[in-house]
Amino acid sequence: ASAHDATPGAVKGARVVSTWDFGVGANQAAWPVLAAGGSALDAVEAGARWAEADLCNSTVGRCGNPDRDGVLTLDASIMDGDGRCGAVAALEDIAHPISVARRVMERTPHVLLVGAGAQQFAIEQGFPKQPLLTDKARAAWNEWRKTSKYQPQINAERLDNARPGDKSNHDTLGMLAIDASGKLAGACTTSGMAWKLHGRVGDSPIIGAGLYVDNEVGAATASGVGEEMLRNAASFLVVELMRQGRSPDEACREAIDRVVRKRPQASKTLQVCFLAINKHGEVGAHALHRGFVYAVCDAGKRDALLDSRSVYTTQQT
Ligand SMILES: NC(=O)C[C@H](N)C(=O)O
Repeated sequence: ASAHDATPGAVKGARVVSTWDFGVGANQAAWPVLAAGGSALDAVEAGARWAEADLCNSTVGRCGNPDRDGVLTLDASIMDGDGRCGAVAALEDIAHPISVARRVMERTPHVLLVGAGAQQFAIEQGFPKQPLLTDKARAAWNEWRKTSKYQPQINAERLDNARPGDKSNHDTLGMLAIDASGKLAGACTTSGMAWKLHGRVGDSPIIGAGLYVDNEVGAATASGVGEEMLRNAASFLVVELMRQGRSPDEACREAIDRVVRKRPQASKTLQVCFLAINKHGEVGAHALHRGFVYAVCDAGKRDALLDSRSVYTTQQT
């Protein structure tokens, strides 16, 4: 059977979407959960774990690039459409921050744990502590130290000629799912901006910035320079725009416009990307600059990779 064969009616309406090209693999890890009639929450955790274990990308999980001081710190959040959420930020030496975030949600009265406290909690919960920095990431850091210039690229790696499917196209994994019962959930996981200041936290573990989910409306997630998402409570903004009647595509576009209006100059050189799904399963995506691709997986098509619309092209910068 091909990957595009229709699957039984039980999973009709279920869909999972993810940021970037590695979203295809993450979706494929999440899909069996949805196909078996499982929850959107279990699906996004499974997908995020796949990305965190993937040794091919330098912006999520164990293969991530470190901060300015050579320390790999991981950020992640998870949320379901009932408003339950959990997150960890600046977590060191724990391979699956998304699962720690879920434990924060399910086993503590809190939403966000950071740094040493997050690690202590993870260890208490049975997550192994292990050095994660790869030789490749250490070599990249040593290379960076020759100039020590902090200058985030539009996308994580060179994208001038990127096309959907190009392996160079890597950033935060943001994942949104709707299950067969119509419930939504989302997950977001990253090693953050490479060479960031030690202690810097991006948007990904901040509920409302990198991720927001509401069963009444829809869900949104973000990738790109996290400071812009934090400034604009951006994923919350996308969901609120959908609440006011915008389609996912329109909501993402309008949130990008908001980012540009706030910082027109900076917007020329920073990438900001949004991906959204509404409660009917309709999907939209928009980015400031070209190169943002997203993956869609449902009963009809398992490995779609689509190019988002962008507001600026890289040539206009
Ligand atoms: N490049 C990324 O998508 C990283 C993430 N949004 C952050 O700012 O930490």
